[in-house]
Amino acid sequence: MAEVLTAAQMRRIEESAIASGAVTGATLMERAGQGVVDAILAHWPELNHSEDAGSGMAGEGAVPTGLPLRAVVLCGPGNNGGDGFVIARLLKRKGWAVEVFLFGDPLRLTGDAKLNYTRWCALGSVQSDLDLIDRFADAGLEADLFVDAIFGTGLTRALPDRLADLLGKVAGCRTVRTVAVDIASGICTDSGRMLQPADPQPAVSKASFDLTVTFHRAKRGHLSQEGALASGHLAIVDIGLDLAHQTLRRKLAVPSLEDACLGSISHWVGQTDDANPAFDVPLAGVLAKDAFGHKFRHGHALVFSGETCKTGAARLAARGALRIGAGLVTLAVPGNALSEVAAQVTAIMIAPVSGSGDALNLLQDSRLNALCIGPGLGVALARSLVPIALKQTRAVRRSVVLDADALTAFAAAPDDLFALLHSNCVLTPHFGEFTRLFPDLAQKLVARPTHGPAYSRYDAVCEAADRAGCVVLLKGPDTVIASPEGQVSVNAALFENQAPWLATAGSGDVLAGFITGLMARGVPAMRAAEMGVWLHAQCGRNLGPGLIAEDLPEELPHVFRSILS
Ligand SMILES: NC(=O)C1=CN([C@@H]2O[C@H](COP(=O)(O)OP(=O)(O)OC[C@H]3O[C@@H](n4cnc5c(N)ncnc54)[C@H](O)[C@@H]3O)[C@@H](O)[C@H]2O)[C@@H](O)CC1
Ligand SMILES: Nc1ncnc2c1ncn2[C@@H]1O[C@H](COP(=O)(O)OP(=O)(O)O)[C@@H](O)[C@H]1O
Ligand SMILES: [K+]
Repeated sequence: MAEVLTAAQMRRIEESAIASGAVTGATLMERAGQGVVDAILAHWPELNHSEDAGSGMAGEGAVPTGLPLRAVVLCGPGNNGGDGFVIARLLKRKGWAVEVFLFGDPLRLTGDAKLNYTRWCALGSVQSDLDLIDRFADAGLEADLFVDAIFGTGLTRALPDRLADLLGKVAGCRTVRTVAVDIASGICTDSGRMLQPADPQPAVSKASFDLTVTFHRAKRGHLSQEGALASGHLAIVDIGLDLAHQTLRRKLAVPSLEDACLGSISHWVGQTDDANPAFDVPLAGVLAKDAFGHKFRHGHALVFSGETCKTGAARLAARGALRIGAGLVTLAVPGNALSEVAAQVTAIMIAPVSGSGDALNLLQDSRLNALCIGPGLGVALARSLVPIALKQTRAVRRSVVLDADALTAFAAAPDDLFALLHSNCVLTPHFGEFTRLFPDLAQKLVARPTHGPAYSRYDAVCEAADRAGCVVLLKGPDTVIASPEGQVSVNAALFENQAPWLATAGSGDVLAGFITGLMARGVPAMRAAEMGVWLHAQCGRNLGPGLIAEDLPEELPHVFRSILS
């Protein structure tokens, strides 16, 4: 899975590359600017022509020839602004008409940003951001391209109101192509949260760019919260930091050097990069069944059903576990729901369970190697069943997925639940359930983010996993998964990967079943959670509008076929 960095990790890699003597900051800035220009031209091929290029409207795609293409570049006071000056120079060299604006005092620019400001000044003028704001008020923004190079990884506090307003207006101006350099200005690189003024007034505008071009690796903020929405299409360009990164990664293997190096690196589920395959337990290997295998070789999942009229969620989970490849799936069904469930299932088996004695007897069967507890179970039943199941399975560390009512049942005493958990358990809360188990962490997540790095979903889920002593998966368009060992990954179902059709009743139950089925197949908890989420989103994308939860398991064969072919 592709690595996802924090601002500090990115800075450390850059500093290490410069300190090694392999590259200078100025060269990195030049490569960054060139990378942005290349990515712009790759994203909008209609801009990819030279001096005789003409002006046109973004919405229409084609660019009439005759007039030069027009770019507006808004630079900030640091190195993100420095990248902006490089971009302005490179576009100008291609024959574009480029206007450059600066937020900040040119006399206070330093280092590579100052160098590139000076180089630009030999080619054109630099106006104040206030000039741009005035022009916007008078005539809107007539340009082919707007480049946001105000703030990048150095953002520590909210944008001044005038810039926030301006970016909101630019983003709303659908005739201009918009590109953010490194990350949309105003977004905290580590959390993806839009930093906000301490004073609640006025409201901060949310700018959404067409394209964000970042360097070396995606950052956490590109894949979570407002940052994921603001980024648009994310392009990652190579600026030659791989050697420095590899050297630091090697040092990461030495625990005593960990703090001095990169610390724990998060991952982007299902994405590859040079160093990492899509999944480190190969998905194709998990899905394949060997020619001589029999059903008991592929695990036996047990899903606990709720009482009559509440059995649908467990049936969805069971179907998900079966479709994802568990050899057998059994539903443990209360007596009053037996006929209801029996009328609905075929390949899934049924075990009558009326009371804790039955549950305990059933759990003696050591072939049942993965349990799913919670979907549609009812809080009262969950409160009695979860301790029985967890106490009985703790010694053997049997895999357990706890979802929905199995989480809500412990709202009054989360520590009672945490005391029963072990590293083969996975909790799959949505934000409401997360709030019930981890109210203090949820509170930090909803607090107004005024300073960077702001408290992030990554931080919250890592703390939760540490506290619970098991894998925690916080659901949402940006699903974050963390293990108690400190691994953290994100599945961003946003922009070209969006799957909003998953926001439908029962889709979370299917996800719990997917993860249970993968664990029955022997996939370790963290990997099962990552794969399950990714496959769930793939099914959602394939199905698109009209999706209902019942469709998700049935889509798996198509997703698998495309992976295995
Ligand atoms: N780290 C790297 O490897 C590279 C970084 N580059 C560029 O450098 C950028 C980072 O540069 P900097 O560290 O100079 O940071 P920025 O350019 O993002 O921010 C500049 C400075 O503005 C101040 N500031 C922060 N928030 C503010 C606010 N709301 N209002 C007013 N001032 C504020 C801070 O003191 C900050 O250091 C990256 O985003 C990227 O664009 C590239 O040139 C190439 C390589
Ligand atoms: N807008 C969205 N984009 C992508 N995935 C989403 C979106 N909204 C919800 N989901 C996913 O759909 C599932 C919903 O689960 P949950 O909230 O538990 O619903 P239910 O209890 O009805 O099953 C989760 O996996 C969540 O990540
Ligand atoms: K920016």
